[in-house]
Amino acid sequence: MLLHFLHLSFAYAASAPLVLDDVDFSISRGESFALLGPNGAGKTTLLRILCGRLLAKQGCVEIAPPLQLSNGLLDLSQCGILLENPGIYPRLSIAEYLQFFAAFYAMKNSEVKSQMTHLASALGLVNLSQKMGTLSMGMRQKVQILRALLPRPQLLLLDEPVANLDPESREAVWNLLGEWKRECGGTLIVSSHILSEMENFADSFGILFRGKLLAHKKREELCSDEMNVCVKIPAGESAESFCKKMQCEGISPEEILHIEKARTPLENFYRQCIQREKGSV
Ligand SMILES: Nc1ncnc2c1ncn2[C@@H]1O[C@H](COP(=O)(O)OP(=O)(O)OP(=O)(O)O)[C@@H](O)[C@H]1O
Repeated sequence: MLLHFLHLSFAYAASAPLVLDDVDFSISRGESFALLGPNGAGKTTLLRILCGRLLAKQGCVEIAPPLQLSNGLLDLSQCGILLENPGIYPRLSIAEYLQFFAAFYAMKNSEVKSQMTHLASALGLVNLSQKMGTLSMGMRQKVQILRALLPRPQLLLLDEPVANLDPESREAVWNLLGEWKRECGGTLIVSSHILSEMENFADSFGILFRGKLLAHKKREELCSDEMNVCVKIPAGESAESFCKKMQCEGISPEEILHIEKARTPLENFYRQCIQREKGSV
């Protein structure tokens, strides 16, 4: 086990309600773990605690030795982190900004340059002398992804890394992360609301809801049996009357256009978990 979140609870103030409530799960070395959950579920808070920015009220995070400092905290020099909206230095160029952050890691200049060129080209950042203050939101996000990947970290923590990106750029990010996984064998914790992309990329999924971890599943444990049936409605007939007819008389095979999975297994699992929990509150 690389990381064990051990009965973790947290509140932002002594009298405030729990934002994390007895969260307990583990992540193995090399695992790509997707942290899922609706807005305000506690995902960012969990990552803040892992990074040592917040202190748990109860419980702790056990970190295995390769990533653990002597004081028990996470060794950030081995991590790439994209969390919150990092401040930008508007007058620095992209290259200067990245070199500034690269100085926190033991990287040779030549390594910084080659990594920077490779990652920037993969993400379509063509002009590294452009000033940070003049970048679009998506471009800023790409620079932050580049910053996190630059040191070839052992652990990547990415909080909604593709939130502002167009579909092609998102694909480029997932490809780069795949490349990083193959080359560095690193561990990833990523939060995102785009379930279809998470399903393609992650090995395991945790669902947080109102501070509670509802489930933690491996990809191979997901299954979905719900189906949609798409039918051909005869010309001149309304959908409503056709449905009524179907209910009374059934449906003949030639009227079926095709049958498809209603939702992907992850979407299904996610909705079931949330609905079940909402129903029990
Ligand atoms: N600095 C803070 N002070 C007080 N409460 C906070 C603070 N940051 C977050 N919270 C509260 O903690 C809860 C969890 O927030 P958090 O940012 O961890 O959720 P999230 O799952 O990351 O949400 P999102 O998907 O919207 O990013 C929310 O109710 C939020 O209002």
